[in-house]
Amino acid sequence: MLTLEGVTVRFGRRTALDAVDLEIAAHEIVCVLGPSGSGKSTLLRVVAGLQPPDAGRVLLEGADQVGVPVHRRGVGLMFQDHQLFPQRDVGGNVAFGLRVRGESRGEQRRRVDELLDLVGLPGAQSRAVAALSGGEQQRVALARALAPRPRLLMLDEPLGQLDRSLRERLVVELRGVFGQLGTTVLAVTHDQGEAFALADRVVVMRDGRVAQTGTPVEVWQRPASAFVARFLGFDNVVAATVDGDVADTPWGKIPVPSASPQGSRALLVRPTGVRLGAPEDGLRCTVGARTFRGSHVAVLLRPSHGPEVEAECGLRDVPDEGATVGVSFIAEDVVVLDDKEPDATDIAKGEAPTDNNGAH
Ligand SMILES: Nc1ncnc2c1ncn2[C@@H]1O[C@H](COP(=O)(O)OP(=O)(O)OP(=O)(O)O)[C@@H](O)[C@H]1O
Repeated sequence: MLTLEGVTVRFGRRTALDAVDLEIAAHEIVCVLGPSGSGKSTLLRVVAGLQPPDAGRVLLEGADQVGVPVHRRGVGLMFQDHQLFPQRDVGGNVAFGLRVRGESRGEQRRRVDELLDLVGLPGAQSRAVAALSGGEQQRVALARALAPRPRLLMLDEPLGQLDRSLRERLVVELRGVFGQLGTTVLAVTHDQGEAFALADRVVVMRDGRVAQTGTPVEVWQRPASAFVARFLGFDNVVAATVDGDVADTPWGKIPVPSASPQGSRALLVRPTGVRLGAPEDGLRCTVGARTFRGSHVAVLLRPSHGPEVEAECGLRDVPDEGATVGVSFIAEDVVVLDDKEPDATDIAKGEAPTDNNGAH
């Protein structure tokens, strides 16, 4: 449905998109994730026609979009600050694209009713936009973007302004709405939780390139690189030497799944694979900070040698801060990454250097 072939965008010496190839099938929901400055918004702007590429092609249903202006691309846009028209009521906002297209008043009314039902705001036509909550405004913005039946809907941080619990609810609703309409969606978000909940497929960007693409489960279970692992919030990434089913790490020898890549590699241990036992069993660690995460507690462990280890503990199994424990590792939660090194860039947990051409 949408194809990007070698799309490159430069701003002076800075390369915002570097030969990006991407394919999106009809009805697919794709979320682009990545640290600040990795090129996510530029990618959307190129597809929308707001930013011409310096090289490469954008094709919609096989047709090259070079020279095709925004309003002729048949794409819907819903951007971060959803910019509803404050002087128009809800109905006027939703009908906007239909009016521009010259649809009859009857058709506009019918479509507005239908969309407000769909986004869970039936009967809100004459309400003032300023009197709506943030979540309601977001729904109106979505209804407005969907009204002209775009062949591709693009969302830039669609739920960025809202608080977490509302976002979590809306993301489920959005997926439902898109599924019902069969909309093809290309969304950009900082928030991995949002991307993983919304997407059929995620695309992780780094410095204007695609670092990994796959279903949320694929990317979560098997990050392609130390960068992706760290971006997903995994901190237990170390250098290792893998020989058969064992890896030599700064924490000592730990088991790895069979058929893992061999030799010098970066290695990820998911916090669920860190098991706590008696001090004499395994790597001796002192219990550091404990962070309550709802369904579990993240426990930071300081080993006698090697970097800190994060463990995930059940709510009833949390050791006291300052206690001494013995740590062992479960092979199924160890991922030997393709990288030779654990990647020493300062990109951790979504924070990136802003200058992607700078030394880092
Ligand atoms: N109009 C512009 N002029 C100059 N540089 C730009 C322009 N737009 C983007 N850039 C640069 O291009 C790179 C990619 O920017 P982009 O906005 O696409 O990143 P992003 O991943 O969407 O970031 P964020 O998550 O912070 O919105 C950045 O280094 C940015 O500074």
